[in-house]
Amino acid sequence: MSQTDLTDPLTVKIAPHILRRLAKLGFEHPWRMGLAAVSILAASFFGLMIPKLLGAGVDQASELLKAGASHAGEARMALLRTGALILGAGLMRGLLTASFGYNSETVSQQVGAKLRRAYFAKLQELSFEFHDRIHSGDLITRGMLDLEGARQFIDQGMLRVLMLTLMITASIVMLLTTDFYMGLLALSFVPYAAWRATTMGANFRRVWLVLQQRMSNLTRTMEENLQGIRVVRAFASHDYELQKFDEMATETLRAQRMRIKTFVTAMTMITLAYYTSLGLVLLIGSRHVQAGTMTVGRLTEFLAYMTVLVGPLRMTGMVMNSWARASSCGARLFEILDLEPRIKDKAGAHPLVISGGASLKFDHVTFGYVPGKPVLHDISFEVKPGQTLGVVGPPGSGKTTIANLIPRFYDVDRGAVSIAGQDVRDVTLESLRRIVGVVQQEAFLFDASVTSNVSYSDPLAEEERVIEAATTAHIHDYVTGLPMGYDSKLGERGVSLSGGQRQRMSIARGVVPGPGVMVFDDSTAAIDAATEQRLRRALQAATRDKATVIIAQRLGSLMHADEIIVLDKGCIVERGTHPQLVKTGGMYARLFELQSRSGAETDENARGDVA
Ligand SMILES: Nc1ncnc2c1ncn2[C@@H]1O[C@H](COP(=O)(O)OP(=O)(O)OP(=O)(O)O)[C@@H](O)[C@H]1O
Repeated sequence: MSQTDLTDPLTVKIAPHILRRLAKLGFEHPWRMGLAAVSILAASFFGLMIPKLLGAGVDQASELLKAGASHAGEARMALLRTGALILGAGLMRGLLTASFGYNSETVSQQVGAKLRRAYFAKLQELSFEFHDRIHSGDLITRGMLDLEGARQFIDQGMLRVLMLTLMITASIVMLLTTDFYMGLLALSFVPYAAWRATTMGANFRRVWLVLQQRMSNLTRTMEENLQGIRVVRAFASHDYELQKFDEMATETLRAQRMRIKTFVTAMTMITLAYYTSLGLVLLIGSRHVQAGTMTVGRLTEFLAYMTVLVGPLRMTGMVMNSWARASSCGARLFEILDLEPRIKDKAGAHPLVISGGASLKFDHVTFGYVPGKPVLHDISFEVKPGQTLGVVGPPGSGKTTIANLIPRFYDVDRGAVSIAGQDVRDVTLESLRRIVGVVQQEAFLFDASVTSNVSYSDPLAEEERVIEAATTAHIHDYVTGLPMGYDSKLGERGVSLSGGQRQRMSIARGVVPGPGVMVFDDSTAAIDAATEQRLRRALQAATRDKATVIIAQRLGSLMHADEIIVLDKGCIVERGTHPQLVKTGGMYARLFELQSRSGAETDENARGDVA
């Protein structure tokens, strides 16, 4: 399946192959599965012995009692013996059931762990194009709730079926062989129960699909709300958000009610049919006993077999629920697991090799996020080692898109991007991304220490390198002022950083690996002009041998560049050095004039003017 084939989960067809696939994962643990299967079969066997023992005991005791008072002691002994046997069988059944529970749950947890790892690895592998389209809330629901539903199939849906099949088949055989006509009477509810169970299963599949989708919507709404909590508070949109969440929660509750109703209705009707048959057996059986055509023991045995049937019957509902849930959850999970990332190493890809610095080249590149709608048209430029290219242009002109194509977050539609003369599509992604350092527009920090954040791309980086990177990014003094210095926690629950501090931390992370190509995507917008100037000087020294691309709105950030390209609607409309562009008197010159005249405050106006 390709990444673009991802369908609306509600239209996914449910097929037994999903259950087969889950079962196959369970069979990767043959010993535990075998132990669980043997335990449940043996437990069922002991469970089935109990009615037989009960019937025989009752008959033996009543025979002895009928024979006279002299046999009362023998009758008591017989009853005690039977009682002890029943107790033993019950004990064995309990122990074996515990062994089944332990082993089956262990296998299902092992399957769950394997699926969880595979799912997380797949999310790391899938390209940006996929993450652009699928909401992270939906992906979290699939990785947590759907995975749980699929996992539970191993113990609740698959292994229990063994017990169910044995108990039901054996009870039916026992009932029919004990007394054929009475057996038929006792089993008269079975066709009805089978029909109800089948329709319940089909309904459940639909209900679970709806339910999982609604749970996804809920997670999505909650996640979005938490991410944008500052905007929500700033606009006092609490009521609106609550109403939105309420609607989703009500829809989810409705789907839950649908599930409960389906389950309770079917189970009540099956139980009612069962008790009707039991009543009939009791009525007709007691007449047989009165007429002397059946012993009390036989009737007891008969009724006990019927009660043995109740457990598996109730379990049928659980099993149907588990099958239906695993079908819908498994479908949603495998849908992601089966996706092929669009951006991957091609067969025979070799590691990117750079010797003596890397040059970056865009050769007539055309690219669009949506097929047929290019956002970059015929872009060409070359940045040699030690050189800097500045990219400027109005919002939406395609600056970040250029940055995205260098580490191959997306593939070009036409033309080629190459580093050190090697097409980025021909080299391994790992080597490419190790050599290209990108400081992104959004300064995302992990919930970890300063050191971990700065050395993210090279966790084994020595302390000196981490400090050097932080010094280059002009954040070292701030970090040493924190109570725990480089061990201070950043991210959601850590130290709160200002926008400029976050950006400098993110720059420190970008310069630590010593890449051959550096891309700064508007990464200093939140830093004041004076700090930025000092930062630029430090960065110039740090990126001396590298091909550097600087995307910036503030022209002061890229005036020193060896070449500046001005983008408009995805096309290069001007190019040259700063003095050349100012002299040309075009879009760049107007922007420069505006920014120089109005100082820092004119940034926004300047953007508008260019636009
Ligand atoms: N992931 C995406 N999927 C679809 N279209 C996108 C995506 N990212 C950007 N675009 C579109 O591509 C065009 C170029 O966007 P890009 O982010 O490269 O502009 P930019 O010049 O960096 O803008 P800004 O200065 O606001 O950051 C825009 O029209 C934008 O709407």
